[in-house]
Amino acid sequence: MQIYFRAQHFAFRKQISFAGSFLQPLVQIRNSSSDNNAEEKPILLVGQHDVAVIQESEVDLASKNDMEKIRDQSLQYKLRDKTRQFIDLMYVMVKGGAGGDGCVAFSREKYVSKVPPSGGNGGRGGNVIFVASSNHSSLHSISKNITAGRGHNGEGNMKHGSAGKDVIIQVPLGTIVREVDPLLNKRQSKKINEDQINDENLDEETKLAKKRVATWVHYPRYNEKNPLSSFFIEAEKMIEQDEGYNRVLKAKDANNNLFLDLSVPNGQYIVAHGGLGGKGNPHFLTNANRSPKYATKGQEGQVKYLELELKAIADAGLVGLPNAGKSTFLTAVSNAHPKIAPYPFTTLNPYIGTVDYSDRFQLTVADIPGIIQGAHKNIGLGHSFLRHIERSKVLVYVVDLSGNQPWEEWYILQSELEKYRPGLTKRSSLIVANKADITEKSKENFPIFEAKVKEMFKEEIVIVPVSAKYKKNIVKVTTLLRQMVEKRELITCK
Ligand SMILES: Nc1nc2c(ncn2[C@@H]2O[C@H](COP(=O)(O)OP(=O)(O)OP(=O)(O)O)[C@@H](O)[C@H]2O)c(=O)[nH]1
Ligand SMILES: [Mg+2]
Repeated sequence: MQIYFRAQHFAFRKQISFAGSFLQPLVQIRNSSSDNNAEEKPILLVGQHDVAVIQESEVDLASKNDMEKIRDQSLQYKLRDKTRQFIDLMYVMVKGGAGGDGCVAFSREKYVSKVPPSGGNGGRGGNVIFVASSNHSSLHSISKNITAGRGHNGEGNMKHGSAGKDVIIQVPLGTIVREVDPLLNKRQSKKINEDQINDENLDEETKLAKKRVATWVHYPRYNEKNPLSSFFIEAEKMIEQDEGYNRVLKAKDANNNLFLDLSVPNGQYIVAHGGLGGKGNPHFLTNANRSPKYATKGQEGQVKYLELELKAIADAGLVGLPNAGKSTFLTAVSNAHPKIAPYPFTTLNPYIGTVDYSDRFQLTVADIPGIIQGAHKNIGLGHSFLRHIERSKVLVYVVDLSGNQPWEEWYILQSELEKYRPGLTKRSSLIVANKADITEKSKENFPIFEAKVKEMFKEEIVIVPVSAKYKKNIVKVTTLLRQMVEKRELITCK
């Protein structure tokens, strides 16, 4: 079947013939079309779902260039780095759901003049819960404003409102959550909040009026009557006592800023509690007052401003200058496939690979973008991604042995690490002298480098010549890594 149509979306507007079904294998198309007519070499455009074959004989030179461009763009789109949305630091506002309001109602019965109050309580607001997830490696999917569901209002016939929906957010394992001060330009809630009530410029009467509006639900047409009754004043005192207890809890909460380290897989933490539901009018039933015509509103949920900082948890972290071969090394030792290319700053986001041993032991290795001299002054890509190796038990310096003075590279790395976090270089370390297959320079450099390392650190730091590209001497490094990680585990267990 051949369908002809004018391709409106191509700049060069050509007639395109679709060969057979949309999902016909490429090879088949190539073979059949080249068999039929040797001069008509098909050009393949690989889109999202379809394969279009354009007869080359119809294409002039100018449009050929256009087509090349489009094909490039199409492939670029497909091959675009999926991890481009990587985010490791962000600020979010989390808000627990407000509680539902209590209800003022009376159960009606035929021939009964005095009916009991039957308003249900409001449901509590939902909580915002963070779950540490090992399936997520970036914060980009987390929204900036997270609000849990509101509790439902109580209803007549003693129907209590249901609780608001909890919002469960999957946060990457290794994220540190810190409570921060609210942003200055935050939008004010339309509801009357405590600050507005306790405003010093207001006189006592206005404060009281505002507070009443924020707290009470009245029976229809009783808004003005209720505050005049002595029963209402008593009910107000009752609520005041309850609030006193809440206030102590709130003050305690305000002094203890939230700090969480989500380092346990599937660990769950409530970061913002929902507000309590309001009380229905049966709550205010007393011996003297048999028909209270008021109930309370639900409380607002907690509002917190949080900083989320993702610090990847890996057993070993690779540090090196751009182009030293960190990604190649990670590919050689683990199951990861980071991008490798002969230009600096190929790696833009951290990658974590898992090294598998024959006895099923596993350890994780983190590859981060290259750092250069002055990274602490934000030169190059800066040094903020050092946060991803900050938690590693072992530091692996990857140095290009075929360079002019590889030890200089190592000095730079050490000084940048120290500037990022003093004492970081004291961590157990290993030097991978990479590109040892480029023999002329490497043979010359290695003994000098080794001597310099020994001079500075005696036996503490081992230097291993390696060719990551040709996978030479890799087993020695992985064995050493395992020993160091296991030893380190013992130290931390004490
Ligand atoms: N000859 C040789 N070339 C290597 C070796 N290891 C890496 N290379 C080459 O060095 C270049 C850079 O390698 P990458 O692994 O991308 O380097 P990187 O340190 O990850 O670089 P950035 O991500 O930019 O920081 C690539 O062209 C690799 O093929 C090696 O052992 N021998
Ligand atoms: Mg890289």
